[in-house]
Amino acid sequence: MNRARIIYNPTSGRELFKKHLPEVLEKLEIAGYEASCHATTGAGDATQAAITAVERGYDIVIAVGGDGTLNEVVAGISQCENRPKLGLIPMGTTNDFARAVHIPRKIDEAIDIIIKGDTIPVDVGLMNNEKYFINIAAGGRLTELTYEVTSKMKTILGPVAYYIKGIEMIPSIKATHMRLEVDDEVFDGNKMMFLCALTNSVGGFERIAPDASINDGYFTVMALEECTLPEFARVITLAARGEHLKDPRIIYRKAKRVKVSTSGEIHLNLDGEYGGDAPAEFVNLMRHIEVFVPIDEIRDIDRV
Ligand SMILES: Nc1ncnc2c1ncn2[C@@H]1O[C@H](COP(=O)(O)OP(=O)(O)OP(=O)(O)O)[C@@H](O)[C@H]1O
Repeated sequence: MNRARIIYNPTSGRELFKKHLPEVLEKLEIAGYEASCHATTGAGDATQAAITAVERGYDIVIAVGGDGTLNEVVAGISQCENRPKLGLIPMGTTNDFARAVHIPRKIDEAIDIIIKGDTIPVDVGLMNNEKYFINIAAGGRLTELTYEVTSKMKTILGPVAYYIKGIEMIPSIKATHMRLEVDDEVFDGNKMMFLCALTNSVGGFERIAPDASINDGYFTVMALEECTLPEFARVITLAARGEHLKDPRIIYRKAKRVKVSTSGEIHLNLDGEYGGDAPAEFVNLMRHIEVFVPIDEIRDIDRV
Protein backbone atom coordinates (compact mmCIF):
# COMPACT_ATOMS: atom_id res chain seq x y z
CA MET A 1 0.00 0.00 0.00
CA ASN A 2 1.26 3.50 -0.86
CA ARG A 3 1.85 5.87 2.03
CA ALA A 4 1.06 9.56 2.00
CA ARG A 5 2.27 12.16 4.50
CA ILE A 6 0.32 15.40 4.74
CA ILE A 7 2.31 18.36 6.06
CA TYR A 8 0.04 21.33 6.75
CA ASN A 9 0.41 24.80 8.16
CA PRO A 10 -2.54 25.24 10.55
CA THR A 11 -2.22 29.04 10.39
CA SER A 12 -2.39 29.60 6.63
CA GLY A 13 -5.48 30.21 4.50
CA ARG A 14 -7.64 31.59 7.27
CA GLU A 15 -7.03 28.41 9.22
CA LEU A 16 -9.60 26.45 7.17
CA PHE A 17 -7.77 23.22 6.44
CA LYS A 18 -8.12 21.55 9.85
CA LYS A 19 -11.90 21.33 9.42
CA HIS A 20 -11.45 19.46 6.13
CA LEU A 21 -8.72 17.12 7.32
CA PRO A 22 -10.98 14.10 8.10
CA GLU A 23 -12.49 14.10 4.60
CA VAL A 24 -9.04 14.51 2.99
CA LEU A 25 -7.70 11.54 4.96
CA GLU A 26 -10.78 9.50 4.06
CA LYS A 27 -10.45 10.30 0.34
CA LEU A 28 -6.82 9.21 0.38
CA GLU A 29 -7.64 6.00 2.26
CA ILE A 30 -10.40 5.16 -0.24
CA ALA A 31 -7.91 5.76 -3.06
CA GLY A 32 -5.60 3.18 -1.50
CA TYR A 33 -3.21 5.38 0.46
CA GLU A 34 -2.29 4.88 4.07
CA ALA A 35 -2.35 8.54 5.08
CA SER A 36 -1.15 10.47 8.11
CA CYS A 37 -0.51 14.11 8.86
CA HIS A 38 1.74 16.59 10.59
CA ALA A 39 0.72 20.12 11.62
CA THR A 40 3.66 22.53 11.41
CA THR A 41 4.61 24.45 14.52
CA GLY A 42 6.62 27.35 13.12
CA ALA A 43 9.36 28.40 10.70
CA GLY A 44 11.46 25.50 9.43
CA ASP A 45 9.24 22.77 10.83
CA ALA A 46 7.81 21.76 7.42
CA THR A 47 11.36 21.15 6.14
CA GLN A 48 12.16 18.88 9.06
CA ALA A 49 8.82 17.09 8.69
CA ALA A 50 9.52 16.49 4.99
CA ILE A 51 12.99 15.07 5.73
CA THR A 52 11.46 12.77 8.35
CA ALA A 53 8.82 11.65 5.84
CA VAL A 54 11.55 10.77 3.33
CA GLU A 55 13.50 8.86 6.00
CA ARG A 56 10.35 6.93 6.89
CA GLY A 57 9.87 5.96 3.25
CA TYR A 58 6.62 7.79 2.42
CA ASP A 59 5.74 7.52 -1.27
CA ILE A 60 4.16 10.93 -1.47
CA VAL A 61 4.31 14.10 0.58
CA ILE A 62 1.43 16.58 0.39
CA ALA A 63 2.19 20.21 1.26
CA VAL A 64 -0.81 22.16 2.53
CA GLY A 65 -0.40 25.89 3.02
CA GLY A 66 0.91 28.92 1.20
CA ASP A 67 4.05 29.41 -0.85
CA GLY A 68 6.08 29.55 2.38
CA THR A 69 5.01 26.08 3.48
CA LEU A 70 5.50 24.70 -0.03
CA ASN A 71 9.02 26.17 -0.08
CA GLU A 72 9.87 24.51 3.22
CA VAL A 73 8.56 21.11 2.09
CA VAL A 74 10.45 21.41 -1.22
CA ALA A 75 13.62 22.26 0.72
CA GLY A 76 13.22 19.11 2.81
CA ILE A 77 12.56 16.78 -0.12
CA SER A 78 15.15 18.36 -2.42
CA GLN A 79 18.09 17.62 -0.14
CA CYS A 80 17.24 13.90 -0.02
CA GLU A 81 18.25 11.25 -2.53
CA ASN A 82 15.07 9.17 -2.74
CA ARG A 83 12.65 12.00 -3.30
CA PRO A 84 8.95 11.20 -2.85
CA LYS A 85 6.39 12.69 -5.22
CA LEU A 86 4.95 16.02 -4.12
CA GLY A 87 1.26 16.88 -3.88
CA LEU A 88 -0.03 20.36 -3.16
CA ILE A 89 -3.17 21.78 -1.59
CA PRO A 90 -2.88 25.56 -1.87
CA MET A 91 -4.16 27.41 1.20
CA GLY A 92 -2.10 30.61 1.08
CA THR A 93 -2.73 34.15 -0.05
CA THR A 94 -1.09 34.20 -3.48
CA ASN A 95 -0.18 30.52 -4.13
CA ASP A 96 2.10 31.41 -7.03
CA PHE A 97 3.36 27.90 -7.72
CA ALA A 98 -0.08 26.30 -7.55
CA ARG A 99 -1.36 28.95 -9.94
CA ALA A 100 1.46 28.19 -12.39
CA VAL A 101 0.61 24.47 -12.49
CA HIS A 102 -3.16 25.00 -12.42
CA ILE A 103 -3.85 23.43 -9.03
CA PRO A 104 -7.14 24.91 -7.80
CA ARG A 105 -7.70 26.38 -4.35
CA LYS A 106 -10.65 24.07 -3.68
CA ILE A 107 -9.45 21.38 -1.29
CA ASP A 108 -11.48 18.52 -2.79
CA GLU A 109 -10.39 19.37 -6.34
CA ALA A 110 -6.74 19.63 -5.32
CA ILE A 111 -6.86 16.25 -3.59
CA ASP A 112 -8.55 14.69 -6.63
CA ILE A 113 -5.55 15.73 -8.74
CA ILE A 114 -3.26 13.82 -6.37
CA ILE A 115 -5.52 10.78 -6.40
CA LYS A 116 -5.67 10.81 -10.22
CA GLY A 117 -1.91 10.35 -10.08
CA ASP A 118 -0.48 12.33 -13.04
CA THR A 119 2.87 13.94 -12.28
CA ILE A 120 5.46 16.04 -14.10
CA PRO A 121 9.07 16.68 -13.15
CA VAL A 122 9.73 20.33 -12.22
CA ASP A 123 12.89 22.39 -11.85
CA VAL A 124 14.04 23.52 -8.40
CA GLY A 125 16.36 26.47 -7.67
CA LEU A 126 19.29 26.17 -5.30
CA MET A 127 20.87 29.24 -3.68
CA ASN A 128 24.46 29.13 -2.40
CA ASN A 129 24.32 25.34 -2.36
CA GLU A 130 22.09 25.60 0.70
CA LYS A 131 18.59 27.04 0.22
CA TYR A 132 15.93 25.87 -2.22
CA PHE A 133 13.12 27.61 -4.11
CA ILE A 134 10.46 26.36 -6.49
CA ASN A 135 9.03 29.61 -7.73
CA ILE A 136 11.26 32.64 -7.47
CA ALA A 137 14.40 34.21 -6.10
CA ALA A 138 14.40 37.99 -6.13
CA GLY A 139 16.13 41.05 -4.75
CA GLY A 140 15.69 44.82 -4.56
CA ARG A 141 13.58 47.08 -2.39
CA LEU A 142 10.39 46.22 -4.28
CA THR A 143 10.68 42.51 -3.58
CA GLU A 144 10.97 43.15 0.16
CA LEU A 145 7.26 43.93 0.16
CA THR A 146 6.28 40.29 0.47
CA TYR A 147 7.94 39.62 3.79
CA GLU A 148 6.90 42.90 5.34
CA VAL A 149 3.30 41.72 5.14
CA THR A 150 2.71 39.86 8.37
CA SER A 151 1.00 36.50 8.59
CA LYS A 152 -1.69 38.05 10.78
CA MET A 153 -2.39 40.73 8.15
CA LYS A 154 -2.72 38.01 5.52
CA THR A 155 -5.09 35.93 7.67
CA ILE A 156 -7.33 38.93 8.25
CA LEU A 157 -7.10 40.72 4.91
CA GLY A 158 -6.01 38.12 2.34
CA PRO A 159 -4.50 39.60 -0.86
CA VAL A 160 -5.61 43.12 0.16
CA ALA A 161 -2.76 43.05 2.71
CA TYR A 162 -0.25 43.18 -0.17
CA TYR A 163 -1.94 46.15 -1.85
CA ILE A 164 -2.00 48.11 1.40
CA LYS A 165 1.66 47.39 2.07
CA GLY A 166 2.52 48.16 -1.58
CA ILE A 167 0.98 51.62 -1.43
CA GLU A 168 2.68 52.29 1.90
CA MET A 169 6.05 51.32 0.42
CA ILE A 170 5.97 53.29 -2.86
CA PRO A 171 7.92 56.30 -1.52
CA SER A 172 10.74 54.06 -0.28
CA ILE A 173 11.17 52.05 -3.49
CA LYS A 174 14.56 52.99 -4.88
CA ALA A 175 17.34 51.44 -6.92
CA THR A 176 20.16 49.35 -5.47
CA HIS A 177 23.56 48.72 -6.99
CA MET A 178 23.78 45.14 -8.31
CA ARG A 179 26.19 43.14 -10.37
CA LEU A 180 24.29 40.35 -12.08
CA GLU A 181 26.09 37.49 -13.78
CA VAL A 182 23.56 35.73 -15.98
CA ASP A 183 25.35 32.67 -17.38
CA ASP A 184 28.15 34.41 -19.34
CA GLU A 185 26.71 37.93 -19.44
CA VAL A 186 27.33 40.63 -16.82
CA PHE A 187 24.95 43.51 -15.98
CA ASP A 188 26.50 45.96 -13.54
CA GLY A 189 24.58 49.03 -12.36
CA ASN A 190 21.68 50.37 -10.30
CA LYS A 191 18.50 48.33 -10.51
CA MET A 192 15.07 48.55 -8.98
CA MET A 193 14.89 44.78 -8.70
CA PHE A 194 15.92 41.49 -10.25
CA LEU A 195 14.19 38.15 -10.26
CA CYS A 196 15.05 34.61 -11.18
CA ALA A 197 11.78 32.82 -11.96
CA LEU A 198 11.05 29.13 -12.36
CA THR A 199 7.39 29.63 -13.24
CA ASN A 200 5.35 32.28 -15.00
CA SER A 201 3.49 33.27 -11.83
CA VAL A 202 5.10 35.91 -9.65
CA GLY A 203 3.37 37.75 -6.83
CA GLY A 204 -0.02 37.03 -8.34
CA PHE A 205 1.02 38.45 -11.76
CA GLU A 206 0.79 35.69 -14.35
CA ARG A 207 2.40 37.51 -17.23
CA ILE A 208 5.69 38.64 -15.71
CA ALA A 209 7.71 35.79 -17.20
CA PRO A 210 5.35 34.78 -20.02
CA ASP A 211 7.53 32.10 -21.58
CA ALA A 212 8.91 30.52 -18.39
CA SER A 213 8.76 26.73 -18.58
CA ILE A 214 8.72 24.89 -15.27
CA ASN A 215 10.97 22.08 -16.43
CA ASP A 216 13.33 23.26 -19.16
CA GLY A 217 16.31 23.64 -16.80
CA TYR A 218 16.40 27.43 -17.21
CA PHE A 219 15.58 30.37 -14.96
CA THR A 220 13.79 33.26 -16.55
CA VAL A 221 15.86 36.22 -15.36
CA MET A 222 14.41 39.69 -15.30
CA ALA A 223 15.79 42.97 -13.97
CA LEU A 224 14.54 46.54 -14.05
CA GLU A 225 17.10 49.33 -14.47
CA GLU A 226 16.97 52.38 -12.19
CA CYS A 227 14.06 54.66 -13.06
CA THR A 228 11.91 57.42 -11.61
CA LEU A 229 8.72 56.61 -9.71
CA PRO A 230 6.40 57.61 -12.59
CA GLU A 231 8.46 55.45 -14.97
CA PHE A 232 8.34 52.66 -12.44
CA ALA A 233 4.55 52.94 -12.16
CA ARG A 234 4.36 52.70 -15.96
CA VAL A 235 6.41 49.48 -16.02
CA ILE A 236 4.17 47.95 -13.33
CA THR A 237 1.08 48.84 -15.38
CA LEU A 238 2.68 47.26 -18.45
CA ALA A 239 3.62 44.16 -16.40
CA ALA A 240 0.00 43.66 -15.35
CA ARG A 241 -0.85 43.45 -19.08
CA GLY A 242 2.19 41.33 -19.93
CA GLU A 243 3.63 44.13 -22.12
CA HIS A 244 6.65 45.09 -20.00
CA LEU A 245 9.23 43.15 -22.02
CA LYS A 246 9.34 45.80 -24.73
CA ASP A 247 10.33 48.48 -22.20
CA PRO A 248 14.03 49.37 -22.69
CA ARG A 249 14.65 49.38 -18.93
CA ILE A 250 13.85 45.68 -18.69
CA ILE A 251 16.59 43.04 -18.97
CA TYR A 252 15.13 39.62 -19.83
CA ARG A 253 17.20 36.46 -20.28
CA LYS A 254 17.15 32.66 -19.85
CA ALA A 255 19.97 31.18 -17.76
CA LYS A 256 20.97 28.08 -15.84
CA ARG A 257 23.15 29.97 -13.37
CA VAL A 258 22.82 33.49 -11.94
CA LYS A 259 25.08 35.35 -9.52
CA VAL A 260 24.21 38.56 -7.71
CA SER A 261 26.58 40.75 -5.72
CA THR A 262 26.28 44.33 -4.52
CA SER A 263 28.27 47.20 -3.08
CA GLY A 264 25.48 47.84 -0.58
CA GLU A 265 23.00 45.46 0.97
CA ILE A 266 20.32 43.38 -0.76
CA HIS A 267 17.86 41.23 1.13
CA LEU A 268 16.92 38.27 -1.02
CA ASN A 269 13.46 36.85 -1.31
CA LEU A 270 13.00 33.12 -1.91
CA ASP A 271 9.44 32.04 -2.77
CA GLY A 272 8.01 35.07 -1.00
CA GLU A 273 9.97 34.87 2.25
CA TYR A 274 13.26 36.44 3.35
CA GLY A 275 16.04 34.07 2.23
CA GLY A 276 19.32 35.79 3.21
CA ASP A 277 21.49 38.53 1.71
CA ALA A 278 23.64 38.94 -1.42
CA PRO A 279 26.15 37.84 -2.60
CA ALA A 280 24.38 34.76 -3.86
CA GLU A 281 24.55 32.19 -6.60
CA PHE A 282 21.46 30.50 -7.99
CA VAL A 283 21.65 27.20 -9.84
CA ASN A 284 18.80 25.45 -11.64
CA LEU A 285 18.35 21.80 -10.64
CA MET A 286 16.56 20.53 -13.71
CA ARG A 287 13.53 18.27 -13.14
CA HIS A 288 14.43 17.68 -9.52
CA ILE A 289 10.97 16.84 -8.09
CA GLU A 290 7.88 15.07 -9.46
CA VAL A 291 4.73 17.06 -8.74
CA PHE A 292 1.08 15.97 -9.05
CA VAL A 293 -0.67 18.24 -11.57
CA PRO A 294 -3.83 18.34 -13.71
CA ILE A 295 -1.88 17.16 -16.74
CA ASP A 296 -4.51 18.06 -19.35
CA GLU A 297 -4.41 21.69 -18.28
CA ILE A 298 -0.65 22.03 -18.42
CA ARG A 299 0.70 23.46 -21.62
CA ASP A 300 4.16 24.67 -22.67
CA ILE A 301 5.83 21.85 -20.83
CA ASP A 302 8.12 19.18 -22.20
CA ARG A 303 6.48 16.08 -20.83
CA VAL A 304 8.58 13.01 -20.22
N1 LIG B 1 2.01 26.74 13.50
C1 LIG B 1 2.58 27.82 12.94
N2 LIG B 1 2.44 29.05 13.51
C2 LIG B 1 2.98 30.15 12.95
N3 LIG B 1 3.69 30.15 11.80
C3 LIG B 1 3.86 28.97 11.18
C4 LIG B 1 3.31 27.76 11.72
N4 LIG B 1 3.64 26.74 10.88
C5 LIG B 1 4.37 27.30 9.88
N5 LIG B 1 4.51 28.63 10.05
C6 LIG B 1 5.24 29.60 9.19
O1 LIG B 1 4.35 30.33 8.37
C7 LIG B 1 5.02 30.68 7.15
C8 LIG B 1 4.06 31.13 6.05
O2 LIG B 1 3.12 30.16 5.83
P1 LIG B 1 2.38 29.89 4.46
O3 LIG B 1 3.16 30.34 3.30
O4 LIG B 1 1.93 28.49 4.48
O5 LIG B 1 1.04 30.72 4.61
P2 LIG B 1 0.56 32.16 4.25
O6 LIG B 1 1.53 33.13 4.81
O7 LIG B 1 -0.86 32.24 4.68
O8 LIG B 1 0.56 32.14 2.67
P3 LIG B 1 1.32 32.96 1.53
O9 LIG B 1 2.79 32.71 1.75
O10 LIG B 1 0.83 32.40 0.25
O11 LIG B 1 0.93 34.36 1.70
C9 LIG B 1 5.81 29.42 6.85
O12 LIG B 1 6.93 29.68 6.04
C10 LIG B 1 6.21 28.93 8.25
O13 LIG B 1 7.52 29.37 8.55
